[in-house]
Amino acid sequence: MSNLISLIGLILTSTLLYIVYRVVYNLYFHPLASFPGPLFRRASRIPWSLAVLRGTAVFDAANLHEKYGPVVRLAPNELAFQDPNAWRDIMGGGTSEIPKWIGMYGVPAFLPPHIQNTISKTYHRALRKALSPGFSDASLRAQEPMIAKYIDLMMQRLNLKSQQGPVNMELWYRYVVFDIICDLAVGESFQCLESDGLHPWIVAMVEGAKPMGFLTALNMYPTMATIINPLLGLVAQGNIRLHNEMVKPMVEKRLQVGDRPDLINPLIKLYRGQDANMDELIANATTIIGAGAETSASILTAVTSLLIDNPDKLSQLTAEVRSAFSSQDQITADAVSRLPYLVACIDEALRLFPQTGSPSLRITDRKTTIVGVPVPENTVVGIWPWALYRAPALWADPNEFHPERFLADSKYVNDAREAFKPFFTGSRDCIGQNLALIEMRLVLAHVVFRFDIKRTSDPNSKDWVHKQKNLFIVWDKGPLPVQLTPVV
Ligand code: HEM
Repeated sequence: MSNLISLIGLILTSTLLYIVYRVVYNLYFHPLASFPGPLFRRASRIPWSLAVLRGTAVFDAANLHEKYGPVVRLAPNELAFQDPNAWRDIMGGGTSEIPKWIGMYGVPAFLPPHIQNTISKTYHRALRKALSPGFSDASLRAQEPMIAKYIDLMMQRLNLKSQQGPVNMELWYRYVVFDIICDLAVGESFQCLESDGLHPWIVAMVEGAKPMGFLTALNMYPTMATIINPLLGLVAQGNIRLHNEMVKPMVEKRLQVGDRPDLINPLIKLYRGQDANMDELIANATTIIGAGAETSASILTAVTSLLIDNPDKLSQLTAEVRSAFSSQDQITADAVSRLPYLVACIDEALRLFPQTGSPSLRITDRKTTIVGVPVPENTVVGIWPWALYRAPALWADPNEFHPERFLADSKYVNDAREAFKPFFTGSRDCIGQNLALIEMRLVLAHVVFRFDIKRTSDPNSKDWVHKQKNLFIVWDKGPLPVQLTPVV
């Protein structure tokens, strides 16, 4: 018994000594010891993880930049940069790009890697090369009639729904973008607009993504990651099976069709003749649909919420759209991209609600220099878009909705517009950015062309923007009920 007590005592004392050693090392001897940041953040990664659990990591990073300046030590081995030039130095593109950090992108380790999370440059290059033609201007132009078909259906359904009372635009935006992206990706729609409901696969995907921030935070501790990742693999088997059972039939059905101009076609060609390709095909299809739909739908919800909070700006947008078009069929991708106020409204929503408010964390593989600051090897580095886009030193009235800042208005002439990279930059930037912009501009133009939009008396509609909680890689958002009145 006394031996057991001595052993436990020894283990506890060694653990305590190790913790003290790590804290002292991190504070005084670590290569990043001279960088500013709060004591607890410099001593341990735990406060970083707690911020993720509380859903405040993104906002905390902004507050810490405000207190400590444009370069902050957020965790013992991690620096955050709030400087427009950091995009170039961290994601610059080509060989100068700092690689993605497995601590962030290695989750979930039990699923095959996909275009967004792979840290292999070779695998990424092959996927990106195969997928790029599907996102080219010519390809998007060819898809425009299909996009228009879903937006028309949305307008018809909203026309009907608006006569029955308030409409939750947060849902309707998701319906339309999921229907479009699923059709683009695998050649069939989720039929959300028709059924006025989210396909169970979407619900499973969104719910499944929520714990990812938590898992990612755990994965950032190397010892924990080696134990936890295999365990998670076992625990998640059931969910993976469920997910695959839902997506597999769609992918299999698609495989029967053969050659057709959708986004998954190049992947089918890439994997043709390889055995273990179904899981990778599913992982990539899921990523394209997930990355493409939730992001665009959220920005549409954000811009609608911001516009009804700012009636003068909504009037200006409405006037621009209604004077540019006399019928719905004139609202084309080319035409909406020539409406400066519409384009600026969406840009301003992207600035205020960057869809990955969280950073793309990278890790230096050699000594380097970022915004003129020497950074040692093995340092995790990132730009926190929420913090960068709301920095008082870089933007006038940073927390307010002013599309005018993108229209050369003299009040905003000193804004750091070069800091604004809603789709990031370099070889890992958003492959779907042109599609996203076209789709969001078209949907918003149609909505303001066809309807007068007002707040409902529902208190939920008032503070959509404040209801958001960042779960590190996904946002948790509330509904946006509005009153729509058809005008044409
Ligand atoms: C408002 C809409 C959108 C926003 C704000 C957005 C933003 C982003 C950002 C910031 C990244 C980089 C993420 C990272 O480094 O981890 C990214 C990557 C990606 N996005 Fe988007 N995105 C949007 C729409 C779309 C659409 C419509 C699609 C496709 C249908 C798409 C597909 C992807 C893919 C596949 C990647 C990974 C690219 C790679 O690593 O090569 N996104 N997106």
